Amino acid sequence: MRDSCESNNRGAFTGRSTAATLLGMADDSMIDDNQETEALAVWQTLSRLRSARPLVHCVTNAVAMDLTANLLLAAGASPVMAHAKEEVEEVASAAAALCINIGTLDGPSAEAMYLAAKAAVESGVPWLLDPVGVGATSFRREIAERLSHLQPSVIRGNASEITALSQETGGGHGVDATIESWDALDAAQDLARKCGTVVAVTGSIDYVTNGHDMTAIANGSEMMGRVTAVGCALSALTAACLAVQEDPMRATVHALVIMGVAGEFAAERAVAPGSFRSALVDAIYLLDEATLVKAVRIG
Ligand SMILES: Nc1ncnc2c1ncn2[C@@H]1O[C@H](COP(=O)(O)OP(=O)(O)OP(=O)(O)O)[C@@H](O)[C@H]1O
Ligand SMILES: Cc1ncsc1CCO
Ligand SMILES: [Mg+2]
Repeated sequence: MRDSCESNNRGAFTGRSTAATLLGMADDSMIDDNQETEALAVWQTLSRLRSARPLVHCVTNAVAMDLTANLLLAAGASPVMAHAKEEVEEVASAAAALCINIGTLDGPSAEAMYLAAKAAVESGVPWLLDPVGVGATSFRREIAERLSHLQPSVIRGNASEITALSQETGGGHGVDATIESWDALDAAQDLARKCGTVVAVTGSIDYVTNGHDMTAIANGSEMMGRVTAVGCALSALTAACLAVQEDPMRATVHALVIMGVAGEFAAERAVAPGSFRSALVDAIYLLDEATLVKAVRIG
């Protein structure tokens, strides 16, 4: 972890020697030691997830529900999808973490989201906001802004979403990003400071900031952008990590590494997006310490 992110090389973070350059380290052995320490910390979080099986409440979109529930189960968590206003407060208060995703927002689900977020905060349950497509309409923007002021532990989105939420402007192409993640770094830092939260902006390189420190993760595969709701499932996985790792910045970095390394593992085995989706769930289930140590790329 370092105080700020260098502006060069953001798009070319492709190997350990490049990671060393990004970190300003002359010696590759330094980066190798650092990567191994980070990998072991990620492994500890994943192992805790597998043994604790935390209940993760998801108020998420209709597109993402199936992949999200299956990916959480494969990771070791216990997902529950519940969005009726009559029950969300009870479920959120009993959960170990909550994920709120506005992907297929409507009036009743917006009301349920407020109730769930407020109940989580009152019960000390960490929660994550995924502001899907926030730049697309004024309805999404209004709801996402109101939710962002209810003390989420983490806000995770793609570059267009983080920029739109931070700058209160339009942006993006429906729910997909139209800019690169490194173009949203200032917006991510501003948003983190404004909301007093951790912000993750994902894409070909992922960045996590608390408004002061910034960590970059260069794991993942281009295939992840070819299957819908991988980001939504990642948000839920991040909520699951919040249940077993108290530091929200570390929990978020660990979730992004787990997903990124699993994405690389899956891409080696899948032929196209359909099989990649299944391979990704399998990879989350099969992920082991040795694979993490070999593949982690954190700067
Ligand atoms: N080109 C890429 N190279 C490597 N990893 C990628 C790439 N595109 C996306 N990812 C990974 O895919 C995951 C989802 O990130 P992304 O930014 O695509 O989310 P999203 O736009 O919110 O997705 P969705 O809305 O479809 O759920 C992250 O782990 C990210 O690192
Ligand atoms: C495609 C889509 N539309 C609303 S939510 C969603 C899932 C990816 O964000
Ligand atoms: Mg998304």
